Amino acid sequence: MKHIEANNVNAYYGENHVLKDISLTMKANTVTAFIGPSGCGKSTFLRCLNRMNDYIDGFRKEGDIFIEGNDIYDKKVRVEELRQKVGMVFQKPNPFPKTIFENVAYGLKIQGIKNKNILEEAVERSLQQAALWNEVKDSLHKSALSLSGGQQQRVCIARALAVEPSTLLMDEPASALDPISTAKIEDLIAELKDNYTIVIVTHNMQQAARVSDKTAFFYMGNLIEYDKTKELFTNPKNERTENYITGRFG
Ligand SMILES: Nc1ncnc2c1ncn2[C@@H]1O[C@H](COP(=O)(O)OP(=O)(O)OP(=O)(O)O)[C@@H](O)[C@H]1O
Repeated sequence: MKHIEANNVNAYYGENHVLKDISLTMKANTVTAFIGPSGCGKSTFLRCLNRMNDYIDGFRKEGDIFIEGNDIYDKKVRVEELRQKVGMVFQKPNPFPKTIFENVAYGLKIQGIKNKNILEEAVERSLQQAALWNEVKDSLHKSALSLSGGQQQRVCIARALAVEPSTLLMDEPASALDPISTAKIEDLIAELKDNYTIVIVTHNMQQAARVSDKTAFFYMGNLIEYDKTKELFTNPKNERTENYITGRFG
């Protein structure tokens, strides 16, 4: 079943036409990687999937995007609710200057949940899912900013998971991390896929090959090739894909 469906998506920043007629579908419980050279539109497309571009001056989008069958740009959609369903993790870990507990409980408190037991259960579940619980269970009331970069990123993943999204968007989630933390995030992605549909932007082609089921190669706002990851990396159909994955440009 299609979890995400984009039909003829075009996007503009002012006069700059940065996404050109992008159509693709993603199945539930899969990991899709977006690759391509800097400025090709990967992040813009990712941000279209939870309407993060809505408030950028001069930004305009055409075409439709459906997630779980719902038109996410429909007038009736409440963007805050959409962003709970479609969580996002950014390149640089961005925990709030609050305790680990408060970071993870944040979205639930915004929803008005005050019950201590419910919050405690959700925080533990989310930290377990983010593979951080064992490291922080005795220091939940310490500042999240006292953690390492890799741990902070997993706090951010736990914060996104706490509100029970169906979809997780990750914009270069490991690019600011050391190799050990990167490996942890990659292992985590493989585990999370059982419960979530994941889209990841990465500059690291080995990472795309390791973590994703399907890969989309973008170039100058066009979706050049979209295929099973193994196929795209071993048998690219398009010459530009081949040139990019073999490092001839990028
Ligand atoms: N907030 C913005 N305002 C104006 N133009 C933008 C904005 N964000 C991105 N752009 C432009 O849109 C185009 C696509 O950028 P985007 O960030 O989506 O590419 P990308 O493939 O994710 O690049 P990178 O790998 O460097 O992050 C670029 O030409 C960029 O300059």
